[in-house]
Formats: sequence, C-alpha cells, structure tokens
Amino acid sequence: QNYYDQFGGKAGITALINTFVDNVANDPHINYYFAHTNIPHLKYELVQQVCMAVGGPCKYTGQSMVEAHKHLQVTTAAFNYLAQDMIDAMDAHRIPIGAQNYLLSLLAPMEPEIVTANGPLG
Ligand code: HEM
Repeated sequence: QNYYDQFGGKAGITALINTFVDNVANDPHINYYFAHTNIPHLKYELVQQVCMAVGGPCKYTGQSMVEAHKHLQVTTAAFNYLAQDMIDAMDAHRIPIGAQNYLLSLLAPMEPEIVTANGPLG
C-alpha cells in the first residue's frame, strides 16, 4: 500500500485535516495565530498540500510557505506544538507509524521557511 492509501486517500486526508485543525483550534499554545484566518480555506489548502505530498492525485496551488507565514511571527516552539497537534490527529485516525513519519519528514524541512521569530528564550 502506498502512502496515499495509508492515509485513507482523499477522504482520509480530509478527515485528518479536520481533526488537525480542531486540535490547533483547541491548543492554547498556538490557536491565537489563527484568530483572523479563513478556516475553510486553510483546510482546503492543507488537504491539497498533504494529498500531493503523500503522492496523491492532487495539486497544491496555494501560497509558498514563506509567503503564507511571513507576517505571522511563528516561533520554533509554535512550530513544534503544531507538529504535535498533527501527530495527535494522525494517532486519532490510526495512520500507520511509517506513514506518519513519512509526512513528518516532509514537514520538518519546511521549518526554516515558516519560523521567522524568536521566542522568549531566543
Ligand atoms: C510544516 C508546518 C506547516 C505547514 C505545512 C503549513 C501550511 C500552511 C498552508 C498550506 C497554508 C495556507 C496557504 C494559503 O492560503 O495559500 C497556511 C496558512 C497559515 N498558517 Fe501554516 N503551515 C505550517 C506551520 C504553521 C505554524 C507553526 C503556524 C503557527 C503556529 C501556522 C499558521 C498559519 C496561519 C495563521 C495561516 C493562515 C494565514 C492567513 O490567514 O493569511 N502555520 N499554512
């Protein structure tokens, strides 16, 4: 089974992103970043991005990671909390650990494009 199938195809990825965005919305460490965000649009873009990343028949046509985040002052701590919210969502959807690690290995290198601010500890 390829990674796209291990994520449950488009339906599985859509369900995963719904849970992930719910987790972020309920995460007091980072939810304030999304106070002015169009959530349905964000979900749409995330589904396309993750679907394409795991080899599915989708095309991400949203903003670059630099463009989407440059005004947000994202810290490394915020990035790590968001990653944990994704892990929790993948666990909740019983995504196989190998597929989880594959997606995380694609997200981790995006950190330097997204993190633009230092936290209180530098
Ligand atoms: C690897 C990690 C991440 C990925 C793959 C990612 C992906 C995305 C994508 C695809 C969009 C939509 C772009 C568009 O609309 O064209 C977006 C927007 C956004 N992201 Fe991220 N993101 C990540 C990390 C973060 C982190 C750590 C934060 C803050 C804690 C964050 C906050 C936001 C916000 C607030 C928006 C909406 C911006 C707006 O409304 O203008 N993201 N992200």
